[in-house]
Amino acid sequence: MSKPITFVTGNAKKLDEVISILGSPFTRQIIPKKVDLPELQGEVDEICIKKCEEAARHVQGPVIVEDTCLCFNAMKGLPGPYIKWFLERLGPEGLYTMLEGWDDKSAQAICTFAYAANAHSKVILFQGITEGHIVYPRGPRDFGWDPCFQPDGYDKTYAELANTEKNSISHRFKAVNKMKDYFNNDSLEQDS
Ligand SMILES: O=c1nc[nH]c2c1ncn2[C@H]1C[C@H](O)[C@@H](COP(=O)(O)OP(=O)(O)OP(=O)(O)O)O1
Ligand SMILES: [Mg+2]
Repeated sequence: MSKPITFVTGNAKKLDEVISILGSPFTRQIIPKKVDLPELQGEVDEICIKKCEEAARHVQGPVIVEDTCLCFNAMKGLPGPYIKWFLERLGPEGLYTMLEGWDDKSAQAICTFAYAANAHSKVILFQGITEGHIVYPRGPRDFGWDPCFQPDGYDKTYAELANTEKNSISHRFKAVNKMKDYFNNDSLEQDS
């Protein structure tokens, strides 16, 4: 039997989504652990690798972390990994207002998981991207920037979609599925 994996996150909503996307037939047990890890600045892959290395130092055993970006194409990908601080100060309305001067309201939601088998092993990344547009906020306010992100092909924001529907198209869904494939198929020889 493989060891359980600790998911280090300070965000309960993320954890809920990951657990419901993973579903029951997953080969490894996931143990949540709430630690607000320091997040360095830089490109998203580098931020995730460092966040995972930091988490691996906290946890004696296999660990995953996740970092979420919201990238405005008009702003060449900003706020990107810094979205948390923009959201905290400006709220979803303010995110919408940031793009007032631009015709291009398109955006990408990017979810990146980072996994390390232990504190000394190489970090592996799994990324999912969902394309959409930044709109004036609509829908419930219970998760981050969901009210102002409308995925392409839908006339509802993430916040207006049922949880199961968001979880079937989201950036997080796509990343979790890549991670799931890895643990179901490829991981055995690397870290059993
Ligand atoms: O699907 C999502 N829909 C709407 N908002 C979201 C989503 N996923 C993350 N978010 C928010 C949370 C935080 O304001 C920022 C990402 O920052 P991020 O560092 O990845 O999350 P966090 O600090 O809350 O948790 P963690 O302890 O796992 O780093 O975007
Ligand atoms: Mg964070």
